[in-house]
Amino acid sequence: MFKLSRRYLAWWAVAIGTAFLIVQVMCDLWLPNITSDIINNGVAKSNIDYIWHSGYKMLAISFLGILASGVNVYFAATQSQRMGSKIRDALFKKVSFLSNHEFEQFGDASLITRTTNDVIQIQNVMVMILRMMLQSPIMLFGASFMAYNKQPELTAVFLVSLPVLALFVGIVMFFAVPLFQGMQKKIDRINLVFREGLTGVRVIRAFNRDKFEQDRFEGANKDYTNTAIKVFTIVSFMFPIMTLIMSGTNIGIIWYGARLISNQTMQVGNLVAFMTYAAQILMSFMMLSMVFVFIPRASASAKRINEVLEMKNSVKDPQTPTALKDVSSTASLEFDHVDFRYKGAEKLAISDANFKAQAGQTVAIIGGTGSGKSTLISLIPRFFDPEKGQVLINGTDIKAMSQHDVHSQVSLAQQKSVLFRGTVRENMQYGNPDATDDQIWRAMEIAQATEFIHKDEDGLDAWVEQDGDNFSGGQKQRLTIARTLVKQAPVYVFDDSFSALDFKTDAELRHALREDAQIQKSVVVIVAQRIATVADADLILVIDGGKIVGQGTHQELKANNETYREIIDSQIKKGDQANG
Ligand SMILES: Nc1ncnc2c1ncn2[C@@H]1O[C@H](COP(=O)(O)OP(=O)(O)OP(=O)(O)O)[C@@H](O)[C@H]1O
Repeated sequence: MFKLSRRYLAWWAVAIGTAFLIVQVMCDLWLPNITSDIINNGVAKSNIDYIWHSGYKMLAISFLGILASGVNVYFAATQSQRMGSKIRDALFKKVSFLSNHEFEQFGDASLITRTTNDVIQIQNVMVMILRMMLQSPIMLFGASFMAYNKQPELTAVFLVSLPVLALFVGIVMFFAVPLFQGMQKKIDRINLVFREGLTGVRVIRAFNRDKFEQDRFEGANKDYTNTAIKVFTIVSFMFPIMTLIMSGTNIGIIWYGARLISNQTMQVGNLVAFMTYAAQILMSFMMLSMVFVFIPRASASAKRINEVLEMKNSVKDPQTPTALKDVSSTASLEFDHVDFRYKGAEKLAISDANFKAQAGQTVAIIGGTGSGKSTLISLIPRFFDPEKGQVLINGTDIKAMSQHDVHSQVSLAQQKSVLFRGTVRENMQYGNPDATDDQIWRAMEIAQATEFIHKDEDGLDAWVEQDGDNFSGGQKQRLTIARTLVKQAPVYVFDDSFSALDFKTDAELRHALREDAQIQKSVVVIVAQRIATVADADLILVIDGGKIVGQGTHQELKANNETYREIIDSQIKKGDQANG
């Protein structure tokens, strides 16, 4: 937590807050002294003027104390909130740049908990630290000093009450701290089950697994709740036992103090002041212990946040990135003997991928499910780095470019359509904020999306719900394709993006892609399962078990490549069965 405070806490503000805190504690320590003075010199001697005079003094000191406390609370609260906000920003920024390898290591549910609940734990404890943890030691030593000054003999009472209190706090910490630390993991679990339940809601219903999922959530929820109840039950014992210890201490002070008063070695006012100092000592001790009970939970949260912030990204920008070339007519994409392996996997997911394509060419990738098509194309925007070999865009190794530049050179439509909440226009301008309505309509025309958007009277202002839930699967795919085309780039990649389109629309879309003057200046990569989708490509890569087992045109592969022929045969058979 120290690391996070060093990075995200404004120390000047903490210093100002602490200065006011010291003023507040001084006032708190001064007040019992005046009380004893009023009793000893005003009440005992019936000196009304003295009582009034001291009363005004008390009022002024109380007012100063309240003011100082207010300023301190303000700084503690605002600084801890600002610190939380900065940590959230840093986490979001870091997560946005994590490569898929690192992202998978945490999982999205845990990343959400770390950005929300873990940060809240830090914020809460930070307020406690900035208030109680700084206040308690000053108060503890100040009150002890004042109490000793008032009546040294009476401090003997603390020799009994403080060890008892320390023992009790030790027992509470021993049981509560491990439970507190485990709570964050249990919240992760709740988030995970909840997320799966939300994203898979239709599957759950269709498979009649509602009860199963409800039980799963209830299990995770109960597990967390039970731990929380256990831990707060333990902590709740602190208050009554603390009151008991405080009352015991007071009885001890009164008993011993009464004897000192009757011996005339102490004045009544000193006894009253001493009792207030005793309460301040015990309260400070208690507050300090409370902070130490809560700090381990926040430390566990800080550790989880630091794990993300300090995660080394396996995909890094070079120290001096190569500048982007002007590629208006020379766009190219090349894989030069590329090997790639997923983290921890024994087998290569891609081995020795080697091909080249120029502007105006379409490369189609075909292969069975799990053959490595998506993996191959995920190397183009540098979502992963190859283990061996190079991926070159316009003749430059993408590892030599900044990731920002690589992303500006590649426009990608992923297998799963992702749309954002907002208007159609906002979605279309996602990769090209300056795109005009004409450009957007042109891209939508190519993507065969105009028909259903025109139908909507709002046109480009039509509303898109979260995840594009108000559009059909095919409509979402067409909008995603259109968005990919609105962002003009030397390399377009379509990962199985045409699968939800019927044959006719698929053919029309590919025809429109080929005819477009702007797209002719780029390399187009299409991943597909259907022979019909790849047949007219300039270069077809047949992929099997992560290897490119054949490359050429449809006619060449049909004549020479066994795997390609098998794919054709299987699709003809399927077609026959469907027709027959
Ligand atoms: N994140 C990952 N971590 C580990 N292995 C993975 C990961 N993603 C994919 N794989 C493995 O890599 C292989 C290739 O997967 P890939 O997604 O590239 O196949 P694909 O040809 O695109 O399949 P499909 O047509 O079904 O989408 C598969 O065996 C898969 O199990």
